Amino acid sequence: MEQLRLKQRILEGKRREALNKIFVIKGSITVFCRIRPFVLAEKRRVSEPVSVGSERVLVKYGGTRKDFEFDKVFTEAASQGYIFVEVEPILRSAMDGHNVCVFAYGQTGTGKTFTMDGTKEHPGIIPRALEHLFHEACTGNSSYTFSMSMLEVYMGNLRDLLAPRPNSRSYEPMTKCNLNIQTDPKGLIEIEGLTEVQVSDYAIAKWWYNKGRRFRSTSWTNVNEASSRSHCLTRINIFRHGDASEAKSQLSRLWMVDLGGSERLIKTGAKGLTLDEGRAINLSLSALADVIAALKRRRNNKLTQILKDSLGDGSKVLMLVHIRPSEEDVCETITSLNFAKRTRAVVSNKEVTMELKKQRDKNITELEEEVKETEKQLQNIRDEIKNAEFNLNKSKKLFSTTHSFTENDEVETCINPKDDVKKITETAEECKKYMKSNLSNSGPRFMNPTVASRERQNAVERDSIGLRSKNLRSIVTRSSVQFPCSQSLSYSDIRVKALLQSSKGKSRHIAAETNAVLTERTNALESKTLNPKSMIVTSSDTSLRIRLCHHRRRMSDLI
Ligand SMILES: Nc1ncnc2c1ncn2[C@@H]1O[C@H](COP(=O)(O)OP(=O)(O)OP(=O)(O)O)[C@@H](O)[C@H]1O
Repeated sequence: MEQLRLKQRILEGKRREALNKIFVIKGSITVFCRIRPFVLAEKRRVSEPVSVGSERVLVKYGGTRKDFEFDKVFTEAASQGYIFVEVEPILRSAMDGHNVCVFAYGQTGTGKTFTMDGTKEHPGIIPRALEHLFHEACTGNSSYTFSMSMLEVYMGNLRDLLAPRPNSRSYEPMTKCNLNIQTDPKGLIEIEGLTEVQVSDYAIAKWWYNKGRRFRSTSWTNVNEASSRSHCLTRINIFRHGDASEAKSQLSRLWMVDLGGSERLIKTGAKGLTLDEGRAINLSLSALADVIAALKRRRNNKLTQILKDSLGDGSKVLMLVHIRPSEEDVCETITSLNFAKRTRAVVSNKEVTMELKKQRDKNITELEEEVKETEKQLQNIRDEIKNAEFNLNKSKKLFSTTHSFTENDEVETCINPKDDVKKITETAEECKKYMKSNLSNSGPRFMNPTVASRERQNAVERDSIGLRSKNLRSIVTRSSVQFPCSQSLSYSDIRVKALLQSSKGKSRHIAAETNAVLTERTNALESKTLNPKSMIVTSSDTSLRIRLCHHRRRMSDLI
């Protein structure tokens, strides 16, 4: 097992390294583009301005053609599952200790919430990622713990979406608004007072996630029935506790962000508060654009402040830009694609010569092959470990079955506690009878006392034996359990009798009190000669202790 685990560690290191190299070559920002399909209610135009390839989007606009290149383009037919497969490597990177930010960007109504959150039938990236994290946490050598927070940036303020509410009704005001953002000595961003819940499994994480998203601000607009009026941020803190060789645990952060839609305010028909919300979203989105374009230079904006540690050096960013391929949205489409292109080009230096690009692609393909191959080997090792664990458990079970069989065997011979009490009483009676008959008829006839001698004898005995009569009675009627080390428990002891007879509802006390009486009487009874015919449950072997233990347990089971 140790050898297998060592092999697994080495392979995990190799896979981590290869994956990281891919991100270095690709650049710290990966940009995917998703095209939203037409839904039934929408009129489909005959001529569509957008055509797509696997990595390209071409937009025809006013007699011109604009070409955009991305790391991947998902057509209208792409399923949620298919998209998630492409997101998985960056999640792996978060598990490996990198800060990661996945965010959905685009015009309002283009499907950002659908991609990040999804529906019950078509879950999006966030619920799938939660499931994936817990699944991955079980497969490797390291152990993981997770905590979760959710907040929204609404009209320039932060709202804690997981904060406890005065009551569960959704229209109750939030208890925690406008939280402060601080930077800790290690450069990590801390949001003062933000609720952070420990999530030990997927079901709990999903429960909290559903709770948080219910409280997100949405309104109806001309473009989207349930338009998100804020940026919604889900943060998973990943604590990786390595094996013995890695002394301290490592914290990495995974942010999954559903940004509010950039919008042309006239088109959305927004008024009053909804209009203000739209303005606030546009403002923070343009700040985000600035931040991503020049990672070091930031406007003092809540959204960019929060994401600071996950957009900087060493962190990985995945941006999913969303577009709708209709004629009427062509201006917004070009704006969004321009933003995505600028981001990709500036941050990852992706505008390179054809030759360099070819070399880069070749390297990436080789590394991806290496990751795949290592994954395969890792899977084999995992299977081997599983097999070994299975065999080990089988042996353990076999051992414990054999062991418990012996015990059970003994338990079977053990008397039912109720029978015990009955037998004890019966035995005491028998003993009395036996002693009576034997004591009175133990000598030859001529030695039997006469009436006068009996009276004399009685008078003497009344004085001398009077004081010991209790003891004598107890000896006469005694039936006892003898224990190893000469311990014996007299059932005729009135305390034990009382305990046994009032056993209903008090069995635990019986066990304890019987023990106390037992200890107390041990020395006293040790030296006394016991009648050989008295009922003695004797055992010189150590298993009696087990039996008694069972006996007590079973007494309590009866109640
Ligand atoms: N790929 C898709 N397949 C099917 N339906 C989709 C898809 N993308 C989006 N939709 C549907 O389009 C509508 C708008 O999508 P969604 O609310 O996700 O947009 P959004 O970009 O989040 O908008 P906003 O910025 O206003 O919140 C929803 O009814 C959603 O179910």
